[in-house]
Amino acid sequence: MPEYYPVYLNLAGKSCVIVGGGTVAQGKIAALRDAGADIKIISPQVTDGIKRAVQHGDVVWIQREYKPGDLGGAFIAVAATNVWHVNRQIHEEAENRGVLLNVVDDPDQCTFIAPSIVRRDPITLAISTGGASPALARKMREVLSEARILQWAELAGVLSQARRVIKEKRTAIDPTRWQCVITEELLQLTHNGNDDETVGIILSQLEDPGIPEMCPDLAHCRPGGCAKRAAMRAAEAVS
Ligand SMILES: C[C@@]1(CC(=O)O)C2=NC(=C\c3[nH]c(c(CCC(=O)O)c3CC(=O)O)Cc3[nH]c(c(CC(=O)O)c3CCC(=O)O)/C=C3\N/C(=C\2)[C@@H](CCC(=O)O)[C@]3(C)CC(=O)O)/[C@H]1CCC(=O)O
Ligand SMILES: NC(=O)c1ccc[n+]([C@@H]2O[C@H](COP(=O)([O-])OP(=O)(O)OC[C@H]3O[C@@H](n4cnc5c(N)ncnc54)[C@H](O)[C@@H]3O)[C@@H](O)[C@H]2O)c1
Repeated sequence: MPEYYPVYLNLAGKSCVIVGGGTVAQGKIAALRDAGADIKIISPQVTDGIKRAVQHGDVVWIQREYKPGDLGGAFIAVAATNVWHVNRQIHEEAENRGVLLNVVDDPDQCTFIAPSIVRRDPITLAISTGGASPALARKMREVLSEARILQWAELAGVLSQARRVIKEKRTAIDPTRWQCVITEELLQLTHNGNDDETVGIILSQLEDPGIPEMCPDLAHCRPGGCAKRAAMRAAEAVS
């Protein structure tokens, strides 16, 4: 099994060709559509779900069998027929054209595999078993979708705002300092306070060298060295 390199692709406006129109092809549509891909399905027959996606304007259906040349202009493609030698032909064309390819019945022929996805905007968790057990990837998605850890996503907005201010001011912040600030207390604050107030608190905690429980000054705020973080780790070890 290869060691895969996980990435998040920007597919907005990019051409995506799906060959085959069965239930597996249908299952691939939502994530590609949500990423803004321009999806074309080539298949003699398609499921009712794909027909609905065609009616909604999410995909274009070309009703015929695959022929070499169909990946012309594609950035990304999925071989989802149930015919091994057709998927193999698509793989060869993708290799020749340098098109990113997912072959649904043969991980060895894939340049990428699709993960199970948990979303809590703007956070996306992607789970892969490296092809060992897609059923396990689904199970973990279902468990993580209900998990408390997703609450941290609520902090993304205020942290992004604070980060923009820090970038504009060109202030140097030790990465560890961010970890000191991203706490359960801050999470509570996002529930109770307003965003501007919370951003203000984040900025003062990041920049104020006088906060006693934190490092005495930014020069002393070094990865793994923050007093507050060390105390948090100790508390976690006890609980
Ligand atoms: C995550 C997910 C995303 C998606 O499909 O977009 C996905 N498969 C999902 C479900 C699923 N697929 C299968 C089952 C039945 C139980 C089982 O086999 O475990 C279930 C479970 C179910 O449906 O409940 C059967 C299956 N899958 C592959 C083969 C071929 C082979 O292994 O040789 C066969 C045998 C076909 C046969 O025998 O006929 C291959 C792949 N499936 C992958 C992804 C890639 C590896 C992901 C990874 O593990 O890292 C990879 C390599 C290529 C790819 O498709 O990208 C999606 C979960 C969606 C969700 O979250 O609910
Ligand atoms: N990756 C996964 O998660 C996963 C899960 C289950 C099954 N699979 C595998 O995926 C494959 C597809 O499964 P399915 O359930 O969607 O099959 P399916 O039989 O429902 O659909 C196959 C589709 O391919 C089309 N097709 C056949 N020959 C074609 C050609 N020459 N050109 C274009 N289209 C053609 C058919 O018209 C049909 O729409 C199977 O090999 C299956 O073993 C993969």
